[in-house]
Amino acid sequence: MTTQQLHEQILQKKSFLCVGLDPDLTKIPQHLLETEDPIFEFNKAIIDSTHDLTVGYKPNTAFFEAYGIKGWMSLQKTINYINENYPDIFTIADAKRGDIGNTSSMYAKAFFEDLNFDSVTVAPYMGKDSVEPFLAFENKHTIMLALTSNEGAFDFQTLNTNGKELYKQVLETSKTWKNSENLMYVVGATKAEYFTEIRKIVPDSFLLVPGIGAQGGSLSEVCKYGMNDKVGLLVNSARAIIYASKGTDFAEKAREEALKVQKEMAEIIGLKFQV
Ligand SMILES: O=C(O)c1cc(=O)[nH]c(=O)n1[C@@H]1O[C@H](COP(=O)(O)O)[C@@H](O)[C@H]1O
Repeated sequence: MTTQQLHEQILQKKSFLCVGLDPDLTKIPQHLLETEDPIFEFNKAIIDSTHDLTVGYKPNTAFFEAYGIKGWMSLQKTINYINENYPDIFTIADAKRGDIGNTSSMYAKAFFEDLNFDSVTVAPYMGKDSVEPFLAFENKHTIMLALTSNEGAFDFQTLNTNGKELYKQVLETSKTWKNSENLMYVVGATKAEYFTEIRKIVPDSFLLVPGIGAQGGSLSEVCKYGMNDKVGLLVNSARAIIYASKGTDFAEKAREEALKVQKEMAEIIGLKFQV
């Protein structure tokens, strides 16, 4: 999927919501635990009830890998289900990979070829040769961590190195890499006050923004400082949507929560783009 197609979908759905699929067997409804693949059944129900309100799904691989081979199979079934039933939706493998070049190539193959995700999250710490194997896939997108939503972001990312904060260095350097038009960046919703500076460096890039909902980030603040003239944001929420209820009505309640976010987004898009 191209960023232009993603932009068109955002305007059509009046949404730049990305639902995080972070299934946890201790949190999903009891009745699903009796099925053969509770994680997949959970995801499938959430997907079916929210697909018209969201432009992206982001399974975090940790929540699948934790269950070994069965979890990995649930991930495969989940991505196949989205690709077969809702092919217009942008998919993100939240795996935060990155290694020496030949190893990164294998990670890229795993997520782009085998699983057929549109994008994967990547850590920048190992530098250019660890990221370029992902960028080599021209019809795919690499989403690099820039300024994360957690408290630990202040341990390294905001440190001053040669007069510049590290996350700014990451943005400035990476945008010169080969095929960097396929680069997006993660910026936490809890760091809304940083978006103005970030937009000065990467005005056109899509930003994946986790941290509204359970982590308390503000959607309106993110939009105020982070939106560009093509929207340019994918705002992720997982727990606040997928765990809205622990009962048999979980998918319905997830839809209600997703709808609240989508309505706020529709209002913002309407005001800014007159659609
Ligand atoms: O890369 C991510 O998606 C990510 C980066 C970041 O800075 N903060 C962050 O919360 N995330 C992920 O986004 C999701 C947030 O989930 P909720 O806090 O439940 O909405 C989790 O899967 C996190 O691992």
